[in-house]
Amino acid sequence: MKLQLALDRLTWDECIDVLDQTKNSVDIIEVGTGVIKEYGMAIVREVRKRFPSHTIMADMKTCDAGGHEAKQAFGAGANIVTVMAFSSSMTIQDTMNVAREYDGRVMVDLLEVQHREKLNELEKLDVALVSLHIGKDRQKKGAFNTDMFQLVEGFPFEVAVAGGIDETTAGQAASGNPDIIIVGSAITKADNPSIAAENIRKTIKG
Ligand SMILES: O=C(CO)[C@H](O)[C@H](O)COP(=O)(O)O
Repeated sequence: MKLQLALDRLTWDECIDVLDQTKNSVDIIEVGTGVIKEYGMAIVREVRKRFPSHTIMADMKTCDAGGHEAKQAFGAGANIVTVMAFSSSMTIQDTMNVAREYDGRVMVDLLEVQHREKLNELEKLDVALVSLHIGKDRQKKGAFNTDMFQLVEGFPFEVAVAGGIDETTAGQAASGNPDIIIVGSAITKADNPSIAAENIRKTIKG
């Protein structure tokens, strides 16, 4: 089980600072959507340069022009890009085709997906990795909970989980045995991000 640190709602310097403090505890660095909107691919390139041995996910949240956006992110040094599950199947396929060219991966974000029919469609497209995700706004009504695993039960996908997971709920999230646990604010906004990341790492890896 891998720990992915999501960098959201941070300045460029804050991103680098929190990574310097947490790099030994996290497996995957996520350059968050808002950070990408603020700084573009330049920050993906900077993170790649400073953290050459980490896996980097660019949370592009692509919903159209999949091939073009995937080229931008992989070209800047990302290993994984995200595409939204509600996108056209052609967008998802174009994103996956570019990922193959770069030896990269695609995570399909299941934000707001409620029905397993969508998962059937994704399986037919040969999607390998999905994320069960409670978005920032929806977190006002509750963070990630283990009921969400039902959506992907029985499918062959690798699964990431995200959405308000913190030190107290990481163990619960880990109980569903996902492949990746994504944590953002609970680390980046902690008084001591280094300790928070290490505590979560220990909780999910034992
Ligand atoms: O994709 C995201 C927001 O859209 C975040 O990566 C994800 O929600 C994790 O962050 P947090 O732990 O702060 O919810």
